[in-house]
Order: sequence, then C-alpha cells, then structure tokens
Amino acid sequence: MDICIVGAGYVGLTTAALLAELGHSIHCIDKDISKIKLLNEGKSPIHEPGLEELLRKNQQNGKLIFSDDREACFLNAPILLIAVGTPSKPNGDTKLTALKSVFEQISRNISSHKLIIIKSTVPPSTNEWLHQYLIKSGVDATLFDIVSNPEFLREGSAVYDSFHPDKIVIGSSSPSAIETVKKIYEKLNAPYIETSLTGAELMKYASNAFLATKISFINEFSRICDQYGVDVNEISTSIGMDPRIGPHFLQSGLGYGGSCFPKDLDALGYAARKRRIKTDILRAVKKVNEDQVDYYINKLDKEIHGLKGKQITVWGLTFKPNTDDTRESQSVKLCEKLLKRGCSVVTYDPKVQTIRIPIDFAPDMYQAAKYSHALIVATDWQQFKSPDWLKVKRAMIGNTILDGRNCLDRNEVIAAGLNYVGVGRP
Ligand SMILES: NC(=O)C1=CN([C@@H]2O[C@H](COP(=O)(O)OP(=O)(O)OC[C@H]3O[C@@H](n4cnc5c(N)ncnc54)[C@H](O)[C@@H]3O)[C@@H](O)[C@H]2O)C=CC1
Ligand SMILES: O=C(O)[C@H]1O[C@H](OP(=O)(O)OP(=O)(O)OC[C@H]2O[C@@H](n3ccc(=O)[nH]c3=O)[C@H](O)[C@@H]2O)[C@H](O)[C@@H](O)[C@@H]1O
Repeated sequence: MDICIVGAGYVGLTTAALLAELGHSIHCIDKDISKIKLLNEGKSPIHEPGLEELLRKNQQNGKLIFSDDREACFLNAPILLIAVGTPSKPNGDTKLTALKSVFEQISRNISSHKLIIIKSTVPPSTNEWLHQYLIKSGVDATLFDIVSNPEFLREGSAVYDSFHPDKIVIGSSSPSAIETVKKIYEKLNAPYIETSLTGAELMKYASNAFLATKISFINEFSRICDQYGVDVNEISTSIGMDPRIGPHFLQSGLGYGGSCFPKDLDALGYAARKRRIKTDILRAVKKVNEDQVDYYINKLDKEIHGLKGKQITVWGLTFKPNTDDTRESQSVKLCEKLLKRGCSVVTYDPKVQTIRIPIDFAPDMYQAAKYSHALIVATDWQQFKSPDWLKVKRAMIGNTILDGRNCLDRNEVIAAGLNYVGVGRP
C-alpha cells in the first residue's frame, strides 16, 4: 500500500522503517528540512538501535522515500499516517499546533479519498474534533476516514517493539477503515483491539498512566525499605512473581522521565479536570516522581556531609539507556538541583555531549570521576553497571557511589573500597 507518514521523529521514523520492511511503499515527510537532508544522506537524526540500518536498507530498495514536499504527499497518498509531536502546555493541556497545521494542509489538498491514521498521542475526543474540523473546512465526509491507532513502542527498543507489538489498537467508526488498517499490519503477529476513536485515545493514556503508577509505587516503597533496612529489589522480585502484579516496571530509582509519561499524565489529568473528575492517583504519582530526585540528593548530602563546594560526577544524562533523548530526564533535573545546592557537576553520557545547563562533559566515564567527592549512576546504561571500580576509586577524591537506578552490584562496589549508597538498598 502507498502510505505517507507525516513526522520523522521517534515514532514516525520507526513506523516508516517497519511499514517499508513489511512491503509497503512509504513516503515520509517532515517540516524540518535538516532532518530530511540527513535522512537522504543515509543517516538517522536520532539514536535508536537498528533503526539507521533498516531505514537505509529500505531507502536503497526504493520502498522508503524522505521528502519535505508535504503538499505533494497530501495530494497523492491514499493513506496518511500522522506522527507529529503533541507536547504539553504549562497548564498540562496538550499543544495540538502541529496536528492542526497538518489538518489545515490536508483540508486544502484533498481531492480523493484519504484514510487518516493518527499515531500521535492525543487527549480524549481530539480525533472526533479533527473529524469535525475537516467537515467544517468544507471537506465532504465521504472523502476521508479517521482512525486512531496509538503507538506503544519504547525508546531504546523502538524497532524491536514495533515489530513485536503486544496488541494493535484500532479506533474508528468506519468498518472499512478498520479493515484497511488491519491489512497494513497483517504480517505482524499481534491481536487487534477494535474500539471507538475516543476508546483508542484513552487506552493509550491508561497504559502510560498505569506504568508510571507502578514506578511511583515502587519508588515510594523504596523509601519505606530504606527505613527498615530491606532491599527493595528483593521486594520487586517477590511481588513481580504474582501474575496479578507482573515483574515489569518495578525497578526503583530516580524516577521516570522522557517525552511521554510526564506529558501524558499531565494531559490526562487536565482532560479529567475539564470534566470535573478528581485524579488523586495521578497527582500522587507525579508528586512521588518529583520528590524522588530530592530524596536522592538529601541522602547524598547526609552521606558526604554537605554538598556545597563539592564536585559530583553524574553518569548518564538520557532519560533511559539506549537513546539520545534527554527530554524530561530525571538525570538532567538531578544535575540542575546539584548546581543549585552549590556543587560542580562533571558528567559523561555515551550519547549526549552538550546540554543547556552549565555542567562539564568528560570524554569518558573514568575521566568524569576524576577529583570528584561522589559519583551518581543516574541512567542505567549497560557500561555503568559493571565498570572497573578500582579505576573509579583511583580517580575520585571521595569514595561515595550513589546508585540512582538500583542497578549496581553492591558487593563489587564495596570490594573496591568504595562506599555504596542506594535508596532501599541496605
Ligand atoms: N517517543 C516515543 O517513544 C513515543 C511517542 N508517542 C507519541 O507520538 C507522537 C510523536 O512523538 P515523537 O516521535 O517522540 O516526536 P518527535 O518530536 O521526535 O517527532 C515529531 C516530528 O514531527 C515533525 N513535525 C511537526 N510538525 C509537523 C508538520 N506540520 N508537518 C510535518 N512534520 C511535522 C517534527 O519536525 C518532528 O520531526 C507524540 O504524540 C508522542 O506522544 C507515542 C508512543 C511512543
Ligand atoms: O508513549 C510513549 O512515549 C511510550 O512511553 C513509555 O516508553 P518510554 O518513555 O520510551 O520508556 P520506558 O521504558 O517506559 O521508560 C520511561 C521512564 O521510566 C523509567 N523506568 C522504567 C521502568 C522501571 O521499572 N522503572 C523506571 O524508573 C525509565 O528509566 C524512564 O525514565 C512506554 O513504556 C511506552 O509503552 C510508550 O509507548
């Protein structure tokens, strides 16, 4: 099938690679000309394992074309898949500027039937609103169908996730549109969930909100474990064995970040408030997450007898490993707070070399530890989990290692003569 993907970000690019690989003819467009230029040079503008190779392979075999000629794509492609960003406003509402601009262009360039698939995460009833928008713009209702088809991939494993989804949610009131979407994905081995437009939107928010709730639950629990000298990792393993709870998203640490959990929780809270629904759980999830960075910093403060004037090493700036994304990263928030408390910060991240705050970047993880009073593992990149701790000890002035992701082998750290500190890790 001929499909035009609008938005060459994490979701748009991964979906473009997936659908081209499944045999479809893909045109992927973006308003950002520099991204398109890079992609046409065979380079991915984002770091996502396996993505660049897959994009290049499908560009070479002619299945995937990148362009910035949006109007031509809107005119020609019978299927439009929209994956533009939907960031938050300060009040928690969602900025739909990109989506509205795409729909404005579609309304001006529609002369044959379009199946419009919305992949972007949007607040409940946005897809209904977009439907009405096209009608009000004078587009005949027979000329288009809208389908809500939310995305559940995770950054860092986006390619794997999109080839192995645990379900494909298809929200629409049009049976023929639903059938076409099923055909697009027919080579994937995943169950379909058919629902309404708004049902699909809410399934996406429920998923992210529940996952964030699990994380904040275990993070709050880690503070209780801290007081009782019990290892929270053992608690996670134990409760995770109960199939009613499940083992995933119970890794305690500095908390969740990224471009989605914080924004989607805010958007859901905002949508609920608009309908006068109180969202006590959502508020508590957010509060625990916000407090978590302070909890770690206060623990470090006690451990090294004051922070002011100390040099702290932070390993990892991305919001999770295997990505170059620092949006809403707890690690970046940690650095900002350390600076405010009078520390100097030296950092190393395998994928980030600059950031908008005044911290120093070292060329490798060991040089980052040089002359520091304490070292914090803030992102659980594989290489930080089992480093040469003796080398770290020789580089540092102090000897405290704060495990911000509860991902280190405590005994290895202690064996090197270092002081292991975690939250909920005796
Ligand atoms: N990043 C993730 O892991 C996931 C994101 N989502 C959702 O998918 C959507 C996209 O997210 P990302 O891919 O992370 O965003 P992104 O910010 O990486 O990419 C969005 C792209 O859309 C382009 N764009 C904006 N306006 C445009 C326009 N009018 N015409 C053409 N291109 C335009 C931007 O230049 C950018 O390249 C969001 O709604 C997000 O919540 C859903 C699941 C996973
Ligand atoms: O809507 C989205 O954008 C996506 O949001 C998340 O994916 P993502 O944000 O890429 O990454 P996650 O693996 O969910 O991690 C999010 C944050 O939670 C933290 N986390 C995760 C798991 C855990 O047990 N503990 C924990 O602190 C991670 O360090 C990270 O900061 C969801 O997992 C995806 O299903 C969803 O599609």
